[in-house]
Amino acid sequence: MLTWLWHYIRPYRLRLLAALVALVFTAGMTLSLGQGLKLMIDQGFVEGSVDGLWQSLQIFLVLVVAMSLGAYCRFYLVSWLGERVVADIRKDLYLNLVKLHPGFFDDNHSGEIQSRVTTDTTLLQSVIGSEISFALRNSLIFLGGLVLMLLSNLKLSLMVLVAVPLIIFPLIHIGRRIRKLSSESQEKVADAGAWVGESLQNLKVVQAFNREDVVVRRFNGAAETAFDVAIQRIKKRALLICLVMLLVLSAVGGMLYVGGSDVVEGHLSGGDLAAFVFYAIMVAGSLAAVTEVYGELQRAAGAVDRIRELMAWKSDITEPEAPSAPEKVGGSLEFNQVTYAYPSRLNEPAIEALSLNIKPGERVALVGPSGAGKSTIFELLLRFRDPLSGQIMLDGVPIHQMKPSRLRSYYALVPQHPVLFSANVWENLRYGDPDATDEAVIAAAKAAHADEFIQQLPQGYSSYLGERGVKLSGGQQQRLAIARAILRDPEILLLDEATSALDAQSEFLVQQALDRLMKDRTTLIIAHRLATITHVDRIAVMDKGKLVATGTHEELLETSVLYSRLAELQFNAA
Ligand SMILES: Nc1ncnc2c1ncn2[C@@H]1O[C@H](COP(=O)(O)OP(=O)(O)OP(=O)(O)O)[C@@H](O)[C@H]1O
Repeated sequence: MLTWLWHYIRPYRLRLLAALVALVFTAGMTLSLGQGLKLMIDQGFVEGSVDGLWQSLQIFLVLVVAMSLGAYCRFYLVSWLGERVVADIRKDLYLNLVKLHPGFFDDNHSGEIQSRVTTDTTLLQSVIGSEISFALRNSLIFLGGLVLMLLSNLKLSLMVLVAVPLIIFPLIHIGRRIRKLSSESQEKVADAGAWVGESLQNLKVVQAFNREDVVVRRFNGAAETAFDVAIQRIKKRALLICLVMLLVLSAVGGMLYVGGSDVVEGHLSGGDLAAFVFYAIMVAGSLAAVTEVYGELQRAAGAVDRIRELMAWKSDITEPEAPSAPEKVGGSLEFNQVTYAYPSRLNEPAIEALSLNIKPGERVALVGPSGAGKSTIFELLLRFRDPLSGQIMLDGVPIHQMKPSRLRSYYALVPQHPVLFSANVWENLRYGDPDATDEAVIAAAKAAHADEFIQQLPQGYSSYLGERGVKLSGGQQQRLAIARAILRDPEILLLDEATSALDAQSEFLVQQALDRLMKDRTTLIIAHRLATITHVDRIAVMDKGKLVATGTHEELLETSVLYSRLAELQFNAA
C-alpha cells in the first residue's frame, strides 16, 4: 500500500521534504517549550526576580512564534500534498473507469463505484493531508518527550515506561477490529447510497406505482444496517479512547504524586517538575492522538484497498498489438458465425452462429421480437463486447484487430434513448465532431429539423441541457441525437429505432433527414415498427439470437412466417 501511495507522492517529493522539515521543526519547538517553562519557573517564580521572569518569557515567546510559523508551513504543505495527490488519484481512477468495457457496469453498481470515486478518495485525502502528518508529529513528540523525560528524571520516567506497553497492546488489538468493521460500515453506506441513486433516478415510476413506502422501507433497512455496523465500530473506538485516557492520565497522576514528593524533599526543582509534567502531558496527549488517528488510518487502508481494486480492473476489450487502422473504410460488414452470450447467462447465447454480409452503402434493418438480440449486435459492432466465437469484419479486417477508438470513429450511433449531457446545445451537438464550426453545427441541426426548436429555447444554441438545464421532449432529444450523427458524418450509421419518439409530422421530417444521412452510407437500423423500414434494401429477421430470414419486405412476406406474422400484427392493427 505504501509503495502504491509513494507512486503518487513521488512527483512532489520536494514539497514532502519541506513538509517533513516543517514537521520536525514544529515538533522540536513544541518540546522545547518545556524548557522555556522550566526557565520561567526556576528563574522567575522561584527566584522571585521580575527581570528573570521577563527574560525567560522572551525566550518562551520566541519559541512560541517559531512553533506557530512552523505549524503554518507544515499545515499548508501537508494539506497541499493531500489535495494534490488525491486529485491525481481521482483522475487516474476516473480515466480507468471510462475506459472499462461497458459490461463491467452490468455487474457493478454505478452508485457504489461513484462512492469509491468520491467518499473513498476523500477519506484518503484527509489521511494524506492531515492524519499522517498528525500521527507523525505526535509520534515525534511522543518519542522526543520520552527521551527528555528519561534525561530529566529516571525514576519518574520508568513509571511511564511501565505504562506504555499497557496502553499499546490493547490498542493494537482493538485497532484491528476497527479496521474490519470500518470497511464493512463503508460497504453498507455505499449500499444505501446506491439505492438512493436508483430510486431517485426513477422517482416517476416509484410515484406512479405508489411505491414510496416500499422504497422508503428498503432505504430505512439499508440505513439501519449501516447504523448498526457503524455503532459496533464506534463502540470499539470509544473503548479505545477511554482506555488510553484512563491509563495515561492515571500514570500522570501517579507521577505528579511521586515527583511532587521529590520537590517537597528538595531532590527536584519546581521547574524540573513543571517541565517533566509538561512532557508527560505531551507524551500522554500524543499517544492518545496517535490512537485516535490509528482508527482513521485503518479506515483509509480499507479505502485504499477498494480504490486499488477498481484501478486494477482492465477492460475486457483488448487493444491489438499491431492494430490495423485504415484511414477510410468503405463500410462493408461481415458477420462470420458470431456467437455471444452475456456473462450472467453463459448457457443462453444472445447471438448464436450469426452470419450476415452487408455491402458498403447498404441499408439493412434488423427486426424480430423483443430479446431477439438486435441491440446485442450493435454492442458487438461497437466492441462494447467481443464475440465468444466467430468474427466480425469491417472491409475485410476483423474488428478485434482494430483499436476500439479507431473502430468507433467509423460509426455514428443514434440510440433508442438519446443521451444529452449537462452542457449547452453547442457542446451536446459537438459530441459528434468536437472540431465542427458553428455553421456546420447549425447546418446539422437544420438537416435534423432541430434548428427551429433550438432557436426557440431561452438562450438558443447556448441553452443549457441535461439534468439541471432545459428539459426537452423525447422527439426533440431524438432530433438532437440525429443532428449529432449528421455532424459526425460517419461511414456506418447505427440507428436504434431512431424515430420512435416522434409524432407523425416530425417523423416525416426526420425520416427525410435520415434518408439524406443514410445515402451512400452503410446503415443498420433496429426497428420495431415495420412501417419505418419498408424502403430499406434488406431486412434481417432475428429470433432468439438467430438470423432466421433475410430479404426485402415483399420477399419476406412470402418466405418468412415470423416476419409475415409481425407484419400482419403491425399493419392490420394500424
Ligand atoms: N447486460 C445483459 N446481461 C445479461 N443478459 C442480457 C443483457 N443485455 C441483454 N441481455 C439478454 O440478451 C438477449 C438479447 O437482448 P437484446 O437486448 O440484444 O435484444 P433486442 O432484440 O435488442 O430486444 P429489444 O427489441 O427488446 O430491445 C435477451 O434475452 C436479453 O435478456
